Amino acid sequence: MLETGAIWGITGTTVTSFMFFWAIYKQYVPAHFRAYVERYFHKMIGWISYYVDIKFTEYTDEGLKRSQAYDSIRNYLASKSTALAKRLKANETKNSKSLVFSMDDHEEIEDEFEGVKVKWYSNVKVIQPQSNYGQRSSEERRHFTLSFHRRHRGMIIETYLDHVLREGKAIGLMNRERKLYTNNSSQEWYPWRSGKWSNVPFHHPATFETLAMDPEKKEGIKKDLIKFSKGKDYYEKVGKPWKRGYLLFGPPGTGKSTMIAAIANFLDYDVYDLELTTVKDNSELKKLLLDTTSKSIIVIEDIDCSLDLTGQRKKKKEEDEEEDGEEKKEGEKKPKVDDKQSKVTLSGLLNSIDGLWSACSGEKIIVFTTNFVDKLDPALIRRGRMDNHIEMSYCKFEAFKVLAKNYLEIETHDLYGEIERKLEETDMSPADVAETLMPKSDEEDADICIKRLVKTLEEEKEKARKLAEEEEKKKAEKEAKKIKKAEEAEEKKKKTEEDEKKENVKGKEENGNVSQQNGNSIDLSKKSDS
Ligand SMILES: Nc1ncnc2c1ncn2[C@@H]1O[C@H](COP(=O)(O)OP(=O)(O)OP(=O)(O)O)[C@@H](O)[C@H]1O
Ligand SMILES: [Mg+2]
Repeated sequence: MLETGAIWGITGTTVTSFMFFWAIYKQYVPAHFRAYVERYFHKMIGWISYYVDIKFTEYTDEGLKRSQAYDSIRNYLASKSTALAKRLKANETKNSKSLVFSMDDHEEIEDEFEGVKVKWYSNVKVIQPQSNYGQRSSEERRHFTLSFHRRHRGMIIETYLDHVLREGKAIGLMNRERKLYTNNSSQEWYPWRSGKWSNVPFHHPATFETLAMDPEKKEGIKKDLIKFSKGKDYYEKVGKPWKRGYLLFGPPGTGKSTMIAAIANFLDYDVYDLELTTVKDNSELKKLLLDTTSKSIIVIEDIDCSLDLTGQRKKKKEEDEEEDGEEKKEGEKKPKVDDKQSKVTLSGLLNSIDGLWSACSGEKIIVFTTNFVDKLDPALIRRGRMDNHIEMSYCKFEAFKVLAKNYLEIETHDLYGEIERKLEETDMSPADVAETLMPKSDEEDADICIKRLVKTLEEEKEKARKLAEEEEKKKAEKEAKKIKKAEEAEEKKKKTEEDEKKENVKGKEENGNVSQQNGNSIDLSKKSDS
């Protein structure tokens, strides 16, 4: 009988020989021939093996969309890995105080369900696509493989996988940290770099309670959101993709961005802040939107400035303005578009937000914000696309009361009556009111801040009066200039007409003289004949 040492000796020699031949095989056998050999090798294994393998890839739809099944399996396996896997990957969690462990690449763990043992393998494959310029840039593609005995095929497919996906989804929701995403330019889209979106934890403190606006309007929005988030079956019944569009419009500082944060906190959704100017074309836009998850808000801020999406109407308006010689209003943001950079078109955007592509994953809210709603193409904001149009207006008394409660913790004051009147007469944004109300030092109490607001409102009113006067003056000057120009044109026209008349008369007279001379010459000839 062989001793243990001898057995190790034989095994060691065998392994060394195997590794030697494997190295020779890899080095000298051409890649296409190796692929051929490996294909038949796997086929042969399939004939003799009692085990069934199922592969779950990280991306589905030819790499376009992240697989939800893969994410659920990863969550499920992470919960098992801490106790079972030999090699773990550690990730930081929400508060980065504790770590979450998951299965490392090329690791395996065993799971047991209703007395049946299965094995999970985590795999990663590095592929090297050839770029246009001959440079190689590698990508990592991950997948899990589930391996089990073929006699349990029915149970695994019907019951076990359902259990894994359900548990994984629940773990994902429990561990979920809400994120604020921003899109990367397409050069950074490889998974080993930053992917299509970069994210940071979303911790905006705004809520509907702290949002200053008309309470009735606020209640209406909250009800609409609740109905939407619970409306899966309803949307299915009426045959509409489960998404809703919000258009937030109003002057700067009236709380449009704050409202988005409040909606995200209210529904517990992620936020995708889509910067359209960095999106190269329509197809890139589709890919970006496909890579967003459900339970999210997709935001395009200042849509009127993002791209030239305002269509023919804008061009026409600009032409009209040029004709009038009108200057652009102060504060009006110019489109920050470089035509060479982004080729996203209006129809491309419409297609992405409510074409067939938009229905690929549900429970999404799309929000556009703008300061100038009249500048937008009606096609972009029609109901069905932007279902709810919300005007964020200057601060009125009801909104002021919310701000006073938030910033000064008071619900009433002797000057409230005066403030109410003044707010009706003055256009002041909630951002300006909030800034005026905020105590600037420990010595400042509510009384000082409220009085400061009254003073600021008076100053604003005076400023607005002066501005209106100036505008009136400018308008009158412009009108006078227009009238003068019209009079000059009329005078010029008259003068031209008179000149033309004179020319005609002169011409006729000259013609008359010529014919008289001709008549004379005939007479003379007659005379000479006679
Ligand atoms: N309605 C509001 N309720 C509470 N706070 C507000 C409100 N509006 C503005 N604020 C305050 O003013 C700041 C600026 O507001 P926000 O950025 O939401 O304005 P906006 O309408 O998005 O402006 P812009 O059009 O310039 O993007 C916020 O941080 C918030 O503190
Ligand atoms: Mg904003």
